[in-house]
Amino acid sequence: PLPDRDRALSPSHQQDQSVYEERHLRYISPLGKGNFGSVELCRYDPLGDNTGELIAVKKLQPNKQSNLEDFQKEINTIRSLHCDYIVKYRGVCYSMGRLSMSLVMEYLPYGSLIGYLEKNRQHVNNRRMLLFASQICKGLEYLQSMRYVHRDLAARNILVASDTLVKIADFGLTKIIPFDKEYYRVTHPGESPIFWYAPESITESKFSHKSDVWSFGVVLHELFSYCEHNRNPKRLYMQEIGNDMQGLSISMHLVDILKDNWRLPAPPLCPPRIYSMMTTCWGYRAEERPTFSTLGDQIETSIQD
Ligand SMILES: N#CCCn1cc(-c2nc(Nc3ccc(C4CCNCC4)cc3)nc3c2CCN3)cn1
Repeated sequence: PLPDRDRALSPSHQQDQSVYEERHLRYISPLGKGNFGSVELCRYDPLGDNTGELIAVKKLQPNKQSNLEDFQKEINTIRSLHCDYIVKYRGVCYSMGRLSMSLVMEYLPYGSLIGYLEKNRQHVNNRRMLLFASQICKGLEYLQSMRYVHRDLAARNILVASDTLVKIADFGLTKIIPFDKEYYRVTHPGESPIFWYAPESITESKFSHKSDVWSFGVVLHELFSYCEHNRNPKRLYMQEIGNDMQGLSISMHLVDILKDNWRLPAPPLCPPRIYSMMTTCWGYRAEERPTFSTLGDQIETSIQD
């Protein structure tokens, strides 16, 4: 086999690298917080001359045993996904000193959709939004073909690779649907992003491809709201709920207004056809909601017009 120095040089080694040595990892800056951990920008620089590649490294939150198991599941999940619209796994980095491990992924330079849209609002038009929506939809169709439910779809978990490419990230809550069932029931909801959740996920902790469809509708709403922070789903729902607080838990209030057919309002300037697409994703009963392939076709049709 090639000596270490030359191995580091060969392009194939660079690409299918799967174990990163901590001694060559150069910390650069924080990138964000995900489920169970934080993500940092690092340079993997085995030659020590700053020519190494930039990578995104997700570190596990310190010493919470249960999280290590979940973290290993997250690593196995992302390692099994090969799709242009899903953030790429690069490898793992073991730090024996702390008996912990980190997940190494491709670095997406433009960050999450939220920051990108807030910053680049003026030159992202509806066509570009529809391109992003169709890419997210294709990524979700792929996930569904692998029997995965993401369970944490939100603009904060969509990353921007370039002005014309976005990818789905953060598989910390992703579960595989058992072969003999249509849904996954979670035992420990944890701190759930209920404002992106379908009603059955809130009331029965049931998650399915159709609950991912509901969340995709909320991501469409964020997208066509340019991720404006004063129009984010949580704020819009709390404004509606706030008006009739009666001591019930927030999630029960949320389910009540959804039962009364209240839905997130159309974002300003949102094309009517796109808003109606969102509202089909928000069918109260899971079977009323479209599939990702139907949604994909509708988005492609809108792009042609
Ligand atoms: N998903 C999820 C939640 C967890 N999370 C994942 C990442 C992540 N970020 C990037 N890239 C990235 C992130 C931020 C910026 C800037 C934005 C302006 N302000 C300063 C920071 C720039 C580029 N690339 C990644 C990842 C994972 C794989 N590749 C960040 N948080």
